[in-house]
Amino acid sequence: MQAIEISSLAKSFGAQPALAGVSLTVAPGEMVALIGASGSGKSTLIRHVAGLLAGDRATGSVQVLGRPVQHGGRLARGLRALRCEIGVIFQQFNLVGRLSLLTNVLLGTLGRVPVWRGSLGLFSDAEKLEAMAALQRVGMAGYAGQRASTLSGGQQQRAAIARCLVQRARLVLADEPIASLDPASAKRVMEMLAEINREDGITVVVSLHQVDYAIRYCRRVVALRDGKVVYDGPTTALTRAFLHELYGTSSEELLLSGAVDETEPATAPDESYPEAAVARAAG
Ligand SMILES: Nc1ncnc2c1ncn2[C@@H]1O[C@H](COP(=O)(O)OP(=O)(O)OP(=O)(O)O)[C@@H](O)[C@H]1O
Repeated sequence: MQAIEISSLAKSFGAQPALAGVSLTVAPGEMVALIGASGSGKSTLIRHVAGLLAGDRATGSVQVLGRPVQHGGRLARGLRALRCEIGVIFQQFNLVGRLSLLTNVLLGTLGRVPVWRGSLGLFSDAEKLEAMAALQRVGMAGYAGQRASTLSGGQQQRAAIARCLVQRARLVLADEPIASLDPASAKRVMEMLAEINREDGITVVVSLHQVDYAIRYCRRVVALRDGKVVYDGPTTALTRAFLHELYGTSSEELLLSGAVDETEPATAPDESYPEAAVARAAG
């Protein structure tokens, strides 16, 4: 059973094709970076895998954890149960600002507690303990009672990761989770995603503008251009020439660390990944 299986997925908005026949398989436990220039289809692809968007009619299918998400332009029945196993983290607005951080993280239980109890906010002690433990893991336990709107962008993203843990997600789809963060916050968020991948075996697919973060934290990269997969392979085999082609003239600013060599394959992550990568990132 694969974590994700996408077959010939196509999506057009009006006459504009956003996905043009994407086929892709992600194995359980992988951490995959999705890269590509603005408008290449990264968000659209993530939304299709999450079951938030249906593809064009008569073409394409998506399965997650061996169960159908969509087929031939129709979302599968019973998707709610499967969605509970898929954690989604967006670039922003992951939390309900007027609620406390703890309550936000507890919302991750909603898929498995009775609707009446969840809507009344009646969470059990065991659920609160689980939420606190998740906040502890992301280094946010000290903020549990604080309104989510008062937290920084990086703190909010880490809280969204804690909510995925409480949700007991087996797959996390993160759509540009670090795009609006400063480098230190971005590192912490990527470290947390790498940690839940490594320690909890959660499959992670993360779309990134910044190629150096993909190189640092992910072994495998899928690159999109004009809604098509133009590269799917080890991060170590990415070359600067390819990235220039992928991003056009703006590639310099994407290669902030200069980690990608002109001709040689990129050096990180190495065989001891992800420990070494995380240590490097922390250093
Ligand atoms: N709801 C929508 N309505 C119309 N067009 C859309 C919609 N969503 C996406 N598109 C178009 O589909 C294409 C792919 O967009 P998408 O947001 O998936 O790209 P992306 O790679 O995630 O870009 P970015 O890095 O800027 O977020 C773009 O041409 C975009 O304008």
